[in-house]
Amino acid sequence: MSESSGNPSYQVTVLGGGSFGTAIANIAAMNNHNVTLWMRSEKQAEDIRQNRENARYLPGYQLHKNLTPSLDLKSAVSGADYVFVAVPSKAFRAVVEESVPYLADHARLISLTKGIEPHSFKLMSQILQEAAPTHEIGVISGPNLAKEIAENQISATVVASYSQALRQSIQEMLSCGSFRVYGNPDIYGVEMAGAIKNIYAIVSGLATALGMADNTRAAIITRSLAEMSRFAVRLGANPMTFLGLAGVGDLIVTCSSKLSRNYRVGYYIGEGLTLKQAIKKIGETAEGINTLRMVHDKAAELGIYMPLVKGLFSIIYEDMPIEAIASKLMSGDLAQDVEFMSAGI
Ligand SMILES: NC(=O)C1=CN([C@@H]2O[C@H](COP(=O)(O)OP(=O)(O)OC[C@H]3O[C@@H](n4cnc5c(N)ncnc54)[C@H](O)[C@@H]3O)[C@@H](O)[C@H]2O)C=CC1
Ligand SMILES: O=C(CO)COP(=O)(O)O
Repeated sequence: MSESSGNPSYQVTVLGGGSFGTAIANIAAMNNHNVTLWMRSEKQAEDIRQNRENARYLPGYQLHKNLTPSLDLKSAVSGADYVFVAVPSKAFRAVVEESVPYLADHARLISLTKGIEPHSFKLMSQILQEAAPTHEIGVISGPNLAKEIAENQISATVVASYSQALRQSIQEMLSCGSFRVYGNPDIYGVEMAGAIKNIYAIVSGLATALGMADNTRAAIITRSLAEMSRFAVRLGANPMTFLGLAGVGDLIVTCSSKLSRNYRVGYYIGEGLTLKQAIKKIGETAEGINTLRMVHDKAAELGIYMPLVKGLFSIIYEDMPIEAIASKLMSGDLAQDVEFMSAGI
């Protein structure tokens, strides 16, 4: 860490040169931190060096001069004060485990990834905890479409950690005129919200392609919130977290925006593409596809009522006709609006 004009300037490393990793790296760089963006693609790294642009994932956005691309994991991680991890969940553990031997003792680790590890059902912070138990860890999650952040559109996010010091330093490190960071100690709730909302973005995209009305959209988003909080609270999250940016905030943006890859997967399926065709057409990470399978199985195991998850699973993985699922959803048992009220929470 060095000090210039009163504000600390940190050595920041971001692992993963996709759209979100690049967008967050650029925010840190604009805020006067010394940022290394580790990526696998030599072509992309050269592109950033020569043209200050990540043409594969964020075409058309100028990257700050404080951001340096790197292909060498060891040199990227050694000496970093903060390491942000922004690779898809399926690669998360491997990348973290490869990095840990090079970490400085004081380095803090922050996940930017919104997914769940297959088979173990672990969240990314739990993987960080296992792989680097002596380091402070945190997660960032919220309504944060990468392209809008790169455009410097006003956005807000949440940093969650048990460590108040970590929360505060990330708030100070990343906040600027276009980006505002809020804190939350409920790391499990924040992270679970970010992972599960991707499922409902697929539902919403699908319904939009089928001509959903505005009333329908409001009903889907609100019932999605009820369903995802029911699930996460049962697994240990604080229900209040779902009222914040990482809960309802992220749900609104991903259920409404064509910039969301998960929403687009649903939209293309609604237009008649197969899942495989939809994924190919997007060509980027859409975590909700795997999360759907995992949450569906976990809900079945624990007996948690999740009609939207069950319906989407039947459409995508069991070839059930969409009309049959919609009619089933409309004829289920009549229920309470806000069930936490009757549960006394
Ligand atoms: N794009 C967005 O708007 C947001 C994305 N996120 C989350 O960030 C995470 C990363 O997503 P994006 O950056 O959007 O994905 P992306 O699809 O744009 O890029 C993924 C990046 O990870 C790299 N990668 C994949 N496997 C790797 C491996 N084994 N080793 C090293 N690098 C590997 C790819 O080369 C690529 O650079 C996801 O969990 C996503 O949900 C979170 C908030 C916003
Ligand atoms: O999480 C996101 C916005 O907050 C990005 O969503 P997608 O991964 O669906 O693009």
